Amino acid sequence: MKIEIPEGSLFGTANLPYGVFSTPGTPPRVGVRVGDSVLDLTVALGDEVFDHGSLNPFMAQGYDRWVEVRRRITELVGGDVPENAVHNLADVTLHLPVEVADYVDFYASEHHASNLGRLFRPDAEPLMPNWKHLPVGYHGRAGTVVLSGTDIVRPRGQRKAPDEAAPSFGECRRLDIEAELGFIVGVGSPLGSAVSTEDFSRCVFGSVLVNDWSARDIQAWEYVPLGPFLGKSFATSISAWVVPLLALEEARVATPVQDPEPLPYLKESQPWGLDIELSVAWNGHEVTRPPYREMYWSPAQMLAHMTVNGASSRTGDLYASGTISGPEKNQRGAFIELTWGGREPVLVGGEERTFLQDGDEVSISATAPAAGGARIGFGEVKGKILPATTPKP
Ligand SMILES: O=C(O)/C=C/C(=O)CC(=O)CC(=O)O
Ligand SMILES: [Ca+2]
Ligand SMILES: [Mg+2]
Repeated sequence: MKIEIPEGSLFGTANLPYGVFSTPGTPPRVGVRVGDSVLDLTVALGDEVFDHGSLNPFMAQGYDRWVEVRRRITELVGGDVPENAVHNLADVTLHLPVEVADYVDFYASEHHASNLGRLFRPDAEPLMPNWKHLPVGYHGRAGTVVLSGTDIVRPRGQRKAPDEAAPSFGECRRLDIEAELGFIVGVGSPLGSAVSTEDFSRCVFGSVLVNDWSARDIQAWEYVPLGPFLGKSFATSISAWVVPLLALEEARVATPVQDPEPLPYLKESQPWGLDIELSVAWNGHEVTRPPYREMYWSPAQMLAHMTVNGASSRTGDLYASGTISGPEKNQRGAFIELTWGGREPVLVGGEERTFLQDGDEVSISATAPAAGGARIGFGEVKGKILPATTPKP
């Protein structure tokens, strides 16, 4: 059979993102999204590397295999595909696409870092002195990375507002999002070695959307001096479809000018970012459009920095860019910035909102330019806030 691709689909042959799906009675396995269909790669290519509940075994096969498999899928989709290899997207269940090894979150947007500096540290310079010399980041909690659509239970914790005399325990009162792009390592690097910026394309397999849910009140009290901890570790959502880096070549753009010049290990002949347009919908209403092209540090620089000390990397490592914010107000990728610490509410379908309420749903989507003037999509990363659960006595 021929797979129909609807006119203007963001999932045409320029995209071909990978995911993990199951159908009733069959275990999760690797597929590729084509239009509104899912191509079962175990059946279509007759290769058991795809008969797994994660992309990890395939990603570990390396760059040459990624190129070859993409070429074979492109050929197949252009012609006849065995009927038993094709499923309607509506009939499948999607699963977390990768077994997440380690999770790192960077802080690569100058606009976001400056805004958060102003909000969290009003008496200091917005950017810390190290910020333009290295991509600042922290190690997160890989085990709480969840698939888009997973409900998010409002976290509880210790918090203390600046005007409160003492900390108290209770549910988060300033629950927020962070719209980010995540990069998935396909081929890792051994302990004691470092990945150079030139090695990026052979190491990083693809990209997903990330929502780094953030409890701002817990974060503001706990983060000094070691950085984010429980304010961000309760859940991090990622999109179901991994867009291969090979599909993003048309989206490459130069990063903003980097001044001062980075140290040699962070140099690239031309540091490049991606011209990806994100959109954040709050209860179905678009509230902001963060532009990835504004990110100061490049994905290759982030990976080089993450491994420069000799730390190993592994198949399935996820590193996120950090919140994507542009210079304009309607380009801010977190609600703490969009509402300026809750002081300037935004209208969400006629209602004034600052931070997330129980029952709210947030969906982040994105598109990028592709060959021949087409656009490709990342699908979405969404989640709904459930009320905090009562802790056991
Ligand atoms: O400036 C701070 O103290 C905190 C910043 C963040 O919460 C941002 C973070 O998680 C990294 C990012 O997403 O850019
Ligand atoms: Ca973040
Ligand atoms: Mg998180």
